[in-house]
Amino acid sequence: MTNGQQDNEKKQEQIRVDHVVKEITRKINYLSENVKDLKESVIDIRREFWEDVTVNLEELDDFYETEASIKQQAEFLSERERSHGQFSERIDTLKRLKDSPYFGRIDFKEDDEKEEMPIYIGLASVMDENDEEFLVYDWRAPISSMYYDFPPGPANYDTMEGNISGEILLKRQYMIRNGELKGMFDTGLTIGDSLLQAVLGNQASTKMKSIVATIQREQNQIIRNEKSKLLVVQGVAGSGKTSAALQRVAYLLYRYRETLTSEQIVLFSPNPLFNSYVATVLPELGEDNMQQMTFYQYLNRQLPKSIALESPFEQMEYYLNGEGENFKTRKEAMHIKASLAFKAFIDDYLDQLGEAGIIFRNVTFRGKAIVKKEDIAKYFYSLDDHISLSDRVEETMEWITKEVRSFEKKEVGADWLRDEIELLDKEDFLDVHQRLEDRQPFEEDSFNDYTKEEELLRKKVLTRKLRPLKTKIKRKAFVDRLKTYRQLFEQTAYQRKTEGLGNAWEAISDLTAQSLKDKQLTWEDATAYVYFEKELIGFNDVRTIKHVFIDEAQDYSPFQFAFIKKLFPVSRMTLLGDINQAIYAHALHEESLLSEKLEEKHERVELTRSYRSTEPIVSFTKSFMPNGHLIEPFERDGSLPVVMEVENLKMVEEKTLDFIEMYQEAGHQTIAVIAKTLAESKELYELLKDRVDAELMTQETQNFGKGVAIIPAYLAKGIEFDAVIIPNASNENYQNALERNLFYTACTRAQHELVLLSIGEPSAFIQDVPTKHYKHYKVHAIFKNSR
Ligand SMILES: Nc1ncnc2c1ncn2[C@@H]1O[C@H](COP(=O)(O)OP(=O)(O)OP(=O)(O)O)[C@@H](O)[C@H]1O
Repeated sequence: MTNGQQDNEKKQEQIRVDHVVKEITRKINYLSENVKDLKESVIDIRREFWEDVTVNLEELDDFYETEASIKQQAEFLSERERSHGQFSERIDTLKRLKDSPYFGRIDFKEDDEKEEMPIYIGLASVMDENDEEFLVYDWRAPISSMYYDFPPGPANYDTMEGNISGEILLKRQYMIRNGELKGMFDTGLTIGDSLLQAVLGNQASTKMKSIVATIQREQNQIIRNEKSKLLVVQGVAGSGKTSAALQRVAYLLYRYRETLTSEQIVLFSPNPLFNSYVATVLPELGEDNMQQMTFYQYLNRQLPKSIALESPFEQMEYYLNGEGENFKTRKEAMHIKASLAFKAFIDDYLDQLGEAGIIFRNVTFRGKAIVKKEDIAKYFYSLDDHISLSDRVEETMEWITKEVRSFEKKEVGADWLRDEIELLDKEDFLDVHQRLEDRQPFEEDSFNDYTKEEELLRKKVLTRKLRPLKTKIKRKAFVDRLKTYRQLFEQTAYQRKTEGLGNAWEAISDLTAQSLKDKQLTWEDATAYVYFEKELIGFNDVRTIKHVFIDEAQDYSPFQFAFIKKLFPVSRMTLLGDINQAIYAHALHEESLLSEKLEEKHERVELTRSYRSTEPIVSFTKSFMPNGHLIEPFERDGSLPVVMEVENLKMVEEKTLDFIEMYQEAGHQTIAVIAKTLAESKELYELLKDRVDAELMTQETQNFGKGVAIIPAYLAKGIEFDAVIIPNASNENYQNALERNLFYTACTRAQHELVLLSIGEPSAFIQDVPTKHYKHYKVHAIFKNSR
């Protein structure tokens, strides 16, 4: 194409952009008018709600009529409110489209047609003025899939009616900003390296961005997968796993919009910081966010406040600091308790409990056991042992409730109630009085009234006093699950099969029993305990959830995954993770969920291309990972990582400050100092806080802004920064396999710049990297200002 032709073509394209923008503007105006009307109508309905409802409660028929009338009016109101909400959302989407109505186009000629059709693809669909033709197709529409899946040439896509094949004659990408065509490129298979270069070259943001315009073919496989019940994605650091997961949520919400809502999708995320990091992606795509939580948050919510649950980060900190007399035992426990052998051990115990051994509590009221634990046990174990434990607990609960009811009947005459009546509020007396009057308006016998009144008052007090107890019974507090669980670890209690639990089991048992006695639940016990409890008192599985996403799935143990599957029995699952970023103690021993040997039937997708970091950073990080040769960098220039050996902590402080200043001057907005542990992060924070504006990130941190973050590596999971400084990459600090993964996780957070400081000899992992992949400096104390 000559330059003149190109200019002409660009002009034509701009004319089309203008036309589409004009139509979008017309639609926005039209909808805004409607929204205004709807808003007024909602306000009117609310104001006049009771005027338009016929209220008549005298006769039963009238009552029903009134009820129907209220219902009708309420439905009318909520229908209006819903329409108002939908219109507003559509206006928001159109406003986004007005700025950039589409990003891609394919000219597709169907096999039986003579002429090709240009298909323009954008964030959402836009019809022409007569609602006949698509001016823009939603990126999730079936026809749009070809844009991501095929280069120019033969192509096909699936529809409800079957597969449609034909030929793509042109594939084009656009950069449109503020309604102006800034650039366009005709592309082949991969979607615009030049566009991707531009996107990835930008500064990292504190919020993740959507990648619709540049989704790659292999990512599209994840996004549009509809067949598998279990989809497993092993993707190297920065390969777009999280991005693909979020686009997938948006895709599913579109594809199944009649039957699927965002509340029916759950994403388990690695840390609270990550929740806010990804929070804007779906709203940007015009969809609501799915439910999002960390697995720790989920487990913690299941436990009573009296139990102190260790977080995975606290466990990690304990593990990395490697101190304490029981360290070896706990380390072993972390690995054993992650296993399915441990689950089998618990299942076996649960079987035994079917015969005997559950520890019950007295049901106590005012210091007196009104149902004794021995009687509860007797009742429980008199029930048919073919019935599951939880069903028997349920039946026992009903029996206890009856017992309490008969106690209540007798107790109503107790002396203590008289004193309590004295303490009642005036409102309570009035209420009882009113009830008596309603019941017997013409009763003359005032003596009888008086005793009735006292009886009602007594009942009122008693009911109120018994309420907390009844709630506890409903929650099955009469089963002492913590003690029953603890019994499993107390040496004398049971003859147990301990195969598969290793030689250290006795020591592990003692340690576990001790911490349970103190009401401390370690992270390695958390899943097991909640699982045990649910098996015992009832597994309220969650059938409303249709899709579960687990990000950073390599960090979940087989036991945890088995538990999650049991919790969401009807959900489809998408597991995404990276074996190289497995940082929990258990993950090194146990079979990973991402392993090719995963027994479950599943479909597996591998992502090997890394988009986040520049090519020099990827070349550096891949060099010290086993199977690193499988990691492919995306070609994007940048400076070589810097490894700097220094002599002491003071120099770390000075150099960190120098680099921060340099990066800030270069315009980088998010800079992270990524330490190995929280202890190390705190130490650095204390050194730096008066000299630079920096924020210390802990497990409680929910958000991060632009600027300098000091953060332990395990909390930086899933997140990215323009520049990363590793303050102590010494051999002493990063040695074993787990530390290697932690080190890799830390380094791969960098988008543009990476520097590693080391007090003394750098980590052996760095020594594995060919020297051409980094710049190496040794700085001695006397030259401390040079680099
Ligand atoms: N197709 C794409 N187009 C544009 N940017 C992309 C694409 N795929 C990935 N990216 C960018 O690469 C970066 C890494 O993506 P993401 O965080 O989804 O990767 P990840 O595999 O979850 O990483 P990690 O496991 O290291 O946390 C993000 O900035 C994301 O926007």
